[in-house]
Amino acid sequence: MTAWDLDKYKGVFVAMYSAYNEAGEVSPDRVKKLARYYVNSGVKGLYVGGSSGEGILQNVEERKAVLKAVMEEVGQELTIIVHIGANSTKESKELAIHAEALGAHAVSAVPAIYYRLSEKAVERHWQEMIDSSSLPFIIYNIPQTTGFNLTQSLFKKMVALDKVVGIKMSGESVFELQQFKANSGKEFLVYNGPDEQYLGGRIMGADGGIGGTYGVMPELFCQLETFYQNGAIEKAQDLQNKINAIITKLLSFPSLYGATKAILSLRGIETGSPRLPLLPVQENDWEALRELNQEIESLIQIYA
Ligand SMILES: CC(=O)N[C@H](C=O)[C@@H](O)[C@H](O)[C@H](O)CO
Ligand SMILES: CC(=O)C(=O)O
Repeated sequence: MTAWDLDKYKGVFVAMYSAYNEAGEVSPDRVKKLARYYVNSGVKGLYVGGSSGEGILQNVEERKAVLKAVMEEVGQELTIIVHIGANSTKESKELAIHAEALGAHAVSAVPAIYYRLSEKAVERHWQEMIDSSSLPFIIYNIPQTTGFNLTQSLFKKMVALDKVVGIKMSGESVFELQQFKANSGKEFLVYNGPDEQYLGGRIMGADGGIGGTYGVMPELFCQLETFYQNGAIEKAQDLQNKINAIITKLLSFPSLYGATKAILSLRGIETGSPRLPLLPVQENDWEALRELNQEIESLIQIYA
């Protein structure tokens, strides 16, 4: 029995992109427009300030400003999970306190990066930020980028804490994903990370997904979820294949987020370029981006 109604945390969560003005500063106004864009797409909620949101490229004040704008605009309509992972535990604790004050629905974090940390260090890092608020906590396991691969044994220690209600599993092994579910020993949320295998993650036990490409095609992931729920597996496979062709193209640009933000700008949603070191798109990318946007929009027409 957990203290939270976990149903409101299940489903498709857009990993929201950063939104900057032309000078590259956080723009609360643009954050709000972007958040609003997702409200009628069918998604359950937003994951704010994660990899896609460039949380770790922003300072604490900027991260607070982003969350404030999101909560003001859509906090009553969507479930908001906020990423508070930072290099120092101190910053993460401050963000946890702020998230609770603003009424966010859950906090989440990667291990601290840069230092090669022991399991004990990561455990303490997470524990301190979990203790800093009464919000539920979702572990973010993304070994490809952090270099820290969460073991089942550390996982079992974390999951013993009441406030640990879920994990975002961005490693590509659906077996490990299934093991997190099996080893949780309680009602527990598992989110699929790799968008390319949403269906695989779902079939192996994920309760939904949080993804960095959903933001340019949320309707397609919602439709994929509906196919899965209805047992229409062949249709789901076919749609996942089509989505994967799009993701492959998105990943061929100088950065994924440069490409996704450019696509949104073609739809009139301005969010600026990603922050360096994430590369922006180049002048000669726009033609391909326009074509790709058309391809995505026609798929959305077909499915939505
Ligand atoms: C490694 C990584 O960033 N994984 C993301 C989240 O888990 C995914 O959403 C990817 O961005 C997506 O699957 C594209 O490869
Ligand atoms: C990519 C992703 O899921 C994130 O923004 O954390």
